[in-house]
Amino acid sequence: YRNYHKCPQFDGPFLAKISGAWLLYHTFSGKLNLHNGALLRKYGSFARISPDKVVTNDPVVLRHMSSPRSEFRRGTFYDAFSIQPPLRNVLSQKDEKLHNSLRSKLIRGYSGKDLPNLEADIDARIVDLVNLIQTESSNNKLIDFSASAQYFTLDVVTHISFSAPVGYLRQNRDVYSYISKVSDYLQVLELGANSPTIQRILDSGLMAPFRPKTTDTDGMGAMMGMASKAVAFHYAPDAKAYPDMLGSFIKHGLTQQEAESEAMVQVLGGSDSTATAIRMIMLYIITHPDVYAKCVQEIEANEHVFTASHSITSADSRKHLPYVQACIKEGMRIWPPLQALNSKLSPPGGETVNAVFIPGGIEVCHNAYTTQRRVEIYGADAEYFRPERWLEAAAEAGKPEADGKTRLARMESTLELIFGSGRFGCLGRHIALIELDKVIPVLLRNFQWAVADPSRAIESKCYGVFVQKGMWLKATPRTEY
Ligand code: HEM
Repeated sequence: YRNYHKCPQFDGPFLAKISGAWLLYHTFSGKLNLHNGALLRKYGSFARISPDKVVTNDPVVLRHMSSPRSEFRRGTFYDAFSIQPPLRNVLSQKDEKLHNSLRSKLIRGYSGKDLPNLEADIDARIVDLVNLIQTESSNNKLIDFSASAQYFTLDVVTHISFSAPVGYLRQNRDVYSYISKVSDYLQVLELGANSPTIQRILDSGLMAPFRPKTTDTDGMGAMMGMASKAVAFHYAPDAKAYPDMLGSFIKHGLTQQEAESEAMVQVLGGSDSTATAIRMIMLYIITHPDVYAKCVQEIEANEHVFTASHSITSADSRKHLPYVQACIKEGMRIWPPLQALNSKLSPPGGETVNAVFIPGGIEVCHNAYTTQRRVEIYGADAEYFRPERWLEAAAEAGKPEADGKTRLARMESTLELIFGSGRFGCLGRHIALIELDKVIPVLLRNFQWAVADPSRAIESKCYGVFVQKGMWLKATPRTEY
């Protein structure tokens, strides 16, 4: 009875109003994003998913909660991301002052301002990726692109973070079994993020022996060991100032212990997310023949912007390949790469946001899946992959609507929400977008792609982060490159 009355004004399944069972069950299924989406389609912009949690897809509410002066705070969701509890990192820190201070030490590294070699480092990993696909696809062999995409993002993130890639692409294998072990762990991570009771158990001393350790020979522990060695190297008394992310963090005052934790946030936050973006953008392009043909045509007409070593600058990609850019945006819109709850806690007295009163002590969660399919923002065909919508909106840029905003501005500010916003927005957004600007055109230019079995294009489960396997593609080198 008490649970039911925590926020009776929000509708939802009866089980969700009286207990956490509904949320737990659907988290476990790996399809919570779709179940939450179905509730929002039924109940409107808010739906109850547990006694003290509601889910929303209202962009105004989402932006408000993360804006600099908002009274909303991080919810229990973030407790799950302390990789070495009780130490808090930027993703799990709930104290506003400490979180702000951490962000200020990290921001120059993440924004690329302290990374003079950022694009060159990504280019070097693109060369590895192209070589891997070339070798693997010889003799008409199929390639598992789900693995290649993640090898690429892991090598990029370890390269720019620690000055050297682990070498996933060159070795063409899951080094430390990191991907397979972390894929298993993601389900537990999401269960803890969505249920404070489970998180308390995971944080208890009882579970300490099962937590990853830097001395492990595989999985997350092995990666933590590698990160810890890289950090020790950077903090050595005679170490020079490295032009990488750790070097930037040191320059801005991060302690060695904080750096170890942040290094793992980079790997966890920066690999699965961007790998999903690469896979899904590619999959949507190559399964839409008209879109695919237009991309190739645009790339061929702009051959001069590619270098001999298969690279293109992010600036050239944005300037010369507007259609490919529209595909990148549309791919991330139709399949937001991260679809976790990212809950924010309402202030004690409650607050009215966009004409909806949210009582105090309620966690408001995000459903990226339906936020990115809102028809009043993206048009009546928002359910479909149609990159042209971005070019049409850009062509209307001179015509603001009733509220003074253009359609393009509204679409872009809504799309940005896939990275969160304001004081909690993704720190790695800039890096992720540069990776996409570069890698998507190069993959389309150098190979001709086909899905091996259209009835099983990819296996995908959503634990906030996607666990994706079995994206078997046929890649035929385009002879001229
Ligand atoms: C397409 C790729 C990516 C997507 C869609 C994405 C999305 C997100 C989202 C939704 C959040 C949480 C926002 C919130 O709490 O409200 C976040 C936070 C974060 N992301 Fe990303 N991300 C991506 C790539 C990256 C990369 C490549 C890195 C690192 C190199 C990274 C590092 C981080 C960090 C450090 C945070 C925590 C920020 C904070 O707590 O203040 N992300 N990201």
